[in-house]
Amino acid sequence: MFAPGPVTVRPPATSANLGPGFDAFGLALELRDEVTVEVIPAGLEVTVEGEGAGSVPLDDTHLVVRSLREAFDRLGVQPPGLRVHCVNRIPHGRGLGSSSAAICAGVMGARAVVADGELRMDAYGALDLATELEGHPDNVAPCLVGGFTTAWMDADGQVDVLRSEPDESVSAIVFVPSTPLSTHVARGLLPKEVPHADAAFNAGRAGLLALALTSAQLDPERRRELLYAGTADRLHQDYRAPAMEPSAALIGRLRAAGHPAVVSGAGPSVLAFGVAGAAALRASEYARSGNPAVGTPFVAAVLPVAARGVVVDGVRAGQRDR
Ligand SMILES: Nc1ncnc2c1ncn2[C@@H]1O[C@H](COP(=O)(O)OP(=O)(O)OP(=O)(O)O)[C@@H](O)[C@H]1O
Ligand SMILES: N[C@@H](CCO)C(=O)O
Repeated sequence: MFAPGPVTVRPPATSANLGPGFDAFGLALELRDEVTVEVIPAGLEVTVEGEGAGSVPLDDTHLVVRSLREAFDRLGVQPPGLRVHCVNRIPHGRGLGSSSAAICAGVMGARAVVADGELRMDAYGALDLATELEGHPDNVAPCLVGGFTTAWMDADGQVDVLRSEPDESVSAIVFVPSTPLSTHVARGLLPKEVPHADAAFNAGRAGLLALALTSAQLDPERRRELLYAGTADRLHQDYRAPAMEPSAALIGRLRAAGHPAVVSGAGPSVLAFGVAGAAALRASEYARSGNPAVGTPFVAAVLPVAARGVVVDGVRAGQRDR
């Protein structure tokens, strides 16, 4: 019933919203956690290296373990014992999808260690469960399938996703501050209602952003201009700015220079799109100073778009990626 050896799953970081696509758009980024799951005769052994080591719990409340347990419930099997080893590279609470990566690692890890897991839970089942655990689909969707995704729920609450490939000239530059902000807190800053004009504004910009990211054969400068216009948002970033002033200031500086910059997910990281062949963004100039008024520096990194979602390396060669 269970795989005879360990299975390693590697979920990518993700950036949600991308400006106007609140709770819908997401982008998978090539920065991966690594979670190894093994069924053992009894007990629970959890070890963590990297991000969160020493602070995340090592019991059943660990997010990967919780997600594994929920997935085993859906799969209709419970392992006698579990060994889970996490090598974490995605920073926690920074808007780069760490919680979705943990959830998708658990869901896909459980599916991989059950011999007929893919029959018991199809791709929609995995997306459904991961969305339920995360609370919204915009990070788990690209984490599972890679690329640039639009995720939505139908009237029955069924989640679906459309995946597309950003043009290869597009890259993501992330600016990560040293202090976290929980998604829960950031969601609490949003109003219950927004003006109709702001909703209409975002709908137009979201449509534009999808085209600016994916249309082939755009002149690089034109693509940058379209990405700039297409990353404008009125539904969440301003409301959340008081909780991430250095990030808001950095976005202001980047946009004043014509760079398409947004809050990554619920923040406080900042994501700016670069376009090969268009005016370059010298990340170190912006990262070094942060917001002079507040003095918080950012760590900047260029992250390629991840074409693949969670990669599963397992014992059943032939059915798994190695
Ligand atoms: N690999 C992990 N192992 C265990 N717990 C994790 C892991 N990754 C994230 N978490 C939990 O999730 C919390 C961060 O989730 P949160 O949704 O606030 O931020 P995020 O997912 O990094 O950002 P965003 O959702 O905006 O992209 C951590 O503080 C931790 O409790
Ligand atoms: N759409 C989510 C992404 C963060 O998980 C938010 O902005 O709250």
